[in-house]
Amino acid sequence: MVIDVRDLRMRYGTVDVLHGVDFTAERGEVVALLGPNGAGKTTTIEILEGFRMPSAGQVRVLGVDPAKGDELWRAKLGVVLQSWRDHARWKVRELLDHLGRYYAPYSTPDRVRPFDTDALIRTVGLEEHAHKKIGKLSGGQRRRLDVAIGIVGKPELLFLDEPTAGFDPHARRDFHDLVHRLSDLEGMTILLTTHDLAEAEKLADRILVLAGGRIIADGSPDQLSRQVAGQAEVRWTQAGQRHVHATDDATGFVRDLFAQHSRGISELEVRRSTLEDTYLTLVQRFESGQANEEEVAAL
Ligand SMILES: Nc1ncnc2c1ncn2[C@@H]1O[C@H](COP(=O)(O)OP(=O)(O)OP(=O)(O)O)[C@@H](O)[C@H]1O
Repeated sequence: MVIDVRDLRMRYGTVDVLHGVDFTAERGEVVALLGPNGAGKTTTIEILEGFRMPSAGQVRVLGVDPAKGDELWRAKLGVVLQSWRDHARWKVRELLDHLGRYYAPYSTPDRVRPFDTDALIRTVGLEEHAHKKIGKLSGGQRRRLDVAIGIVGKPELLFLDEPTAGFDPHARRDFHDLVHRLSDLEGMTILLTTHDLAEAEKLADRILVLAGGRIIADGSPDQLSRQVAGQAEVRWTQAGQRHVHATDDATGFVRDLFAQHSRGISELEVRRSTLEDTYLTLVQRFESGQANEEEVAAL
């Protein structure tokens, strides 16, 4: 188990933000943490990184309590925060080379540290900007550099807080490929937060939804949508008229449809609910007090 969180609680002053958060993540898993603004995602991640002390609960990251993590433990983590503002005068290649040296003593035969600087620059697509000053990078280029800084030490566990904010569609796709490569080839465990549900669906093996200070859903994108929606929408055209029907059994419905009207059916579409539909339903149900423990446990 790379991350093991039990009954995590966090209070700022008199306000309880986390009320008992439980979840785990295994080696090589990509886990997306979703939730409305202010739900406590960054707070959770900061606690796991050892940057913030929790009010209560048990947290183990790579087998260690983050509040007591030493340099060796820290060297196994990669962190991409929501924004960085330092290093404006450094040049891209110089900075990565410099930061990489910190990780060299932690190199092992299984995991050679750091990342080769030029390979890293290619990996994040910054070849053309390698000799630029950081202050001169565009927002998206800066974000790619943030990701490079996060992975320069070949971490076992990578935290990505809204990693693709400000990326153009091309950069976003490249980034998704990168995340898959890091988890598949390097066995990296990745915990990311995002507000982009299509991104979560594409990237994550597992999705956690944080709302009201608790994890209200934990499952694969598929499990989540099956549990919430259950229904699919079938649309078709018959005799020039468009029809829509919601059903739990789309395959059976379509079979019957063709059995009854073997010809004359056109423009058939079966639409399952998207992760966005599922997410909105879950949060809405939770906010209106309908979500219950059994439902969460059933996931
Ligand atoms: N240092 C702090 N002191 C007091 N309250 C804080 C502090 N940091 C965060 N909070 C509050 O805790 C709650 C959770 O904040 P957090 O940044 O963890 O949420 P989030 O889920 O990451 O939000 P977003 O999606 O907007 O980034 C918010 O209500 C926020 O105002």
